[in-house]
Amino acid sequence: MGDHGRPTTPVDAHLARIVDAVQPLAPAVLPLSEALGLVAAADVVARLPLPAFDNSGMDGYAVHQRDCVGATAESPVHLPVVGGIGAGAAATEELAPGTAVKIMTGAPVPPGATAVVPYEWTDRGAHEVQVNQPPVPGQHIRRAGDDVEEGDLLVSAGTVLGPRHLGLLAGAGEGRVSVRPRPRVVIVSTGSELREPGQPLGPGQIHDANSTLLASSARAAGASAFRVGSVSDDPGTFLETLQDQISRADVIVTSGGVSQGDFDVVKAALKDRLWFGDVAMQPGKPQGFGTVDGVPVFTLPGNPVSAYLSFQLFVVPALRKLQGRSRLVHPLREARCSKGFGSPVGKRQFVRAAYDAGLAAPVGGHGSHLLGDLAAANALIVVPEETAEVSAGDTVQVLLLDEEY
Ligand SMILES: Nc1nc2c(c(=O)[nH]1)N[C@H]1C(S)=C(S)[C@@H](COP(=O)(O)OP(=O)(O)OC[C@H]3O[C@@H](n4cnc5c(N)ncnc54)[C@H](O)[C@@H]3O)O[C@H]1N2
Ligand code: MOO
Repeated sequence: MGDHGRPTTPVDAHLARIVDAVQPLAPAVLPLSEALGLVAAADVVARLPLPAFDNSGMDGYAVHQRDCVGATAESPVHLPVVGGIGAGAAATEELAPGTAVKIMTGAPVPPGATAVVPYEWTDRGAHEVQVNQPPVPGQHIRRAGDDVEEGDLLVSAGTVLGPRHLGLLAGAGEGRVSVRPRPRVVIVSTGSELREPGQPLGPGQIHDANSTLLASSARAAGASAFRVGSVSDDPGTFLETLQDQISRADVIVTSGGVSQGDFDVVKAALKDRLWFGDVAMQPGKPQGFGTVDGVPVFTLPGNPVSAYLSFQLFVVPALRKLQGRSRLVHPLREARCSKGFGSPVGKRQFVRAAYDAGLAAPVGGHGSHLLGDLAAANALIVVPEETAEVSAGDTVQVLLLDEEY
């Protein structure tokens, strides 16, 4: 039971209900330029070998290696230079024994040539070259397929595509890749008191922090975010906005209007379609979740810290599941707590903290309106439900907010 005898849902049970309700998005084939950070939806197998043809690893001369055996500066080998091959040149004629051809790095090695002598081992002659050092067989020839063979696995399904994977796919000739696309997240703030940042305030008005806070959080979690801004505390207007947005959304996130107030617009508009209730956590107690026309809708509390924290704990795992990520929940690390504080038994408490080198220092107060303290924090100390007191020096669990996982 919660503060006022109302039943509360444990944090993990609420998270489980959310994760169960979402499924990975259908794959889409995207250009490589749009695939950074997305998850490969299928194995990609090389259709071409890499390198695609034998080519030179040095600027120098392609030769028959046997022609150069025993070459020294004192007793060099002299070979006539019969031409030049630059990178991008087409395959050339067979190299006759007893001749050399100039060749640039990356240019195709002519048939018959068995080594490349770098410029530094020669007199760089244009018509005749003097070779001062003997190459070993195959020297400076990069063989077709010595990097990747046709049929090799380039990336496996489930790989989070980083710059190196994308570089490999590009090098192997793949212009596009099948991925789980970025979820489209629509963010709506509610509250008649809200004004757009940059606009002057009238009496009792405040600037809308949440839609920027949550849209940025969505982008940081790999989603595309559409910030609708704020709507007033009028259920009809709110429902109209929701209906307008739903066709372009994979997820809808609202903030405000879900607790016990007289104008709790979100709850009033959606009480028959979503679950609303208290989750055993602080901050972030009043929550709502469900689907509307098959689209997951998260109705987060209005206090900015509560909204942000709820987003990290509940929306981010859903966005990760939609993106086909295997790890949904933020890992926790151990840290030493620099300062003691009390914690409500029966609720999981999330304390803003500044974390550095194994030490977590609680930042500011517990109030869930404290945006300044939130910006000063980079971690949350996660205090279990059964803990009433944390003392200075205790080992605590921390969630590092900017950590990639
Ligand atoms: N009688 C009770 N009152 C409240 C309870 C309760 O259990 N009983 N719970 C409190 C808790 S905890 C929270 S969290 C808030 C959640 O309230 P709502 O989700 O209904 O949010 P609002 O009332 O609309 O706003 C709360 C607070 O946050 C400010 N706010 C809202 N939206 C934004 C925004 N986009 N940018 C910046 N600030 C925003 C709003 O002005 C209010 O100050 O309810 C408590 N009350
Ligand atoms: O959920 Mo409220 O989050 O404690 O301010």
